[in-house]
Amino acid sequence: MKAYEIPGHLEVKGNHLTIGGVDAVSLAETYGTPLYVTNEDRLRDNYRRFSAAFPGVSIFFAAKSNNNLVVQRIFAQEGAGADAFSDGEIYLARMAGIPAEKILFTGNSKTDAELQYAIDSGVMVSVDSRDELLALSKLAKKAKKEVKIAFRVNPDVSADAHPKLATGLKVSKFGIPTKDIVSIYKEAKKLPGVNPVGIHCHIGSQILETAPYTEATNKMMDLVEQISGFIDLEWVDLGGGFGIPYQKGTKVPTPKDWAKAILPTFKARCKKIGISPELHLEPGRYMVADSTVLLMRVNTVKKAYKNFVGTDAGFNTLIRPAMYDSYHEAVIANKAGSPAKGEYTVVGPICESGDILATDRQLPVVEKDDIVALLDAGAYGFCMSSQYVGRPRCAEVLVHNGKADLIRKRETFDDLLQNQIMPGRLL
Ligand SMILES: Cc1ncc(COP(=O)(O)O)c(C=O)c1O
Ligand SMILES: N[C@@H](CCCC[NH3+])C(=O)O
Repeated sequence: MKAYEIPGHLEVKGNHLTIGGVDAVSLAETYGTPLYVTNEDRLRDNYRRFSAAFPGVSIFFAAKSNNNLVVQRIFAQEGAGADAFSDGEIYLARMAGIPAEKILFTGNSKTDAELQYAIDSGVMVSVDSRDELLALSKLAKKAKKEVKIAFRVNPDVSADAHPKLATGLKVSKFGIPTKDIVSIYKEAKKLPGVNPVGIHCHIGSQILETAPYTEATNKMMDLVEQISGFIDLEWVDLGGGFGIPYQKGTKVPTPKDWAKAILPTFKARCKKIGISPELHLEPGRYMVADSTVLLMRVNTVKKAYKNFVGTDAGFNTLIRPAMYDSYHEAVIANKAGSPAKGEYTVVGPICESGDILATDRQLPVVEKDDIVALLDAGAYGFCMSSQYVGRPRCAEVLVHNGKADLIRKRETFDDLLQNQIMPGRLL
């Protein structure tokens, strides 16, 4: 068995990679490439495994990690709420069937129009600054509504994440410093239109150790202790960030490990204070990353100073390697069981040297028209893709019970033109 195989999900059968029992090579032939393929059962398994480790905890799926309506629909069916970072994400989550009262709007630089949209939609808001608090209060008062709010705390916890993925450090743009928290809750308590019922933090993404969560829990509970005398706290939200093993063999905490790092501390501190707020968590990556492979076709194999495999997907389709030096396992889907025969660097069709998807990988002999699968592409994959270099965005497929459904159409040249306007004088 290959290190990346997950029984029932990703398997090698007859030298081909299969996902959810469906042959990846035949999917590439039927739907074309590049193609994101997601296994519904894996989404549900991930959700159930995570929530089983956190009994009684409310899961707010971080919608930014995968904006596909079908994916969010599946989580809605599993009982998830959503962490939405924009009005557009609130809209999508509502369209996927997630009830407004289970959506937390968490942006850090919200427009008044977005705040109005949140008020009209009836969602909760995680407030990131005093300016935002005042704007929200004014708008809610005018609309004769009361919005349930939390404040996003910057707990100053170092989470050993990639510098671009750490969000809870002093230098991070997110959240309110701990020293200002008590006074802002006091101020909010007096303002019309807002009802402070929660407290929120999120310390970073792709975190691979449990200790930062215990530290964040303690720091948040220190604040809870200080505000619980005058705030009727309904919930504490510790955010997401739970990492996954992109590099096979990397030791990664399990949901039970994460739970052990958070729950006993949370419960003990609540008991000591004499309160029983709910705990909320906002996993994104953990729920979706390993449910999805990105399939792409080899256009060229070039022996230069290195062996370059040129595919039809680049950082326009999956930006993570270019943006964060992220590792995604590369598998030749039509030779998945064959032994490695050489070292290859997989690159895309974009006019930039940074357009590299996988560097110096041991792979079977790679040839034109082979299908490369990049694994763990379900988080921050399609949703961060673009039309750079005049390439329409690709399609997405969902597999379930051995069958595939197209869940997002491949864009066409018309989509490149959509919304562009030629002034009459230039016609
Ligand atoms: C507020 C908030 N919550 C949750 C998440 C989800 O993070 P992850 O996908 O690492 O679980 C993010 C993204 O980092 C976020 O900004
Ligand atoms: N986009 C990042 C994660 C950012 C999380 C959002 N705060 C990634 O691909 O890993």
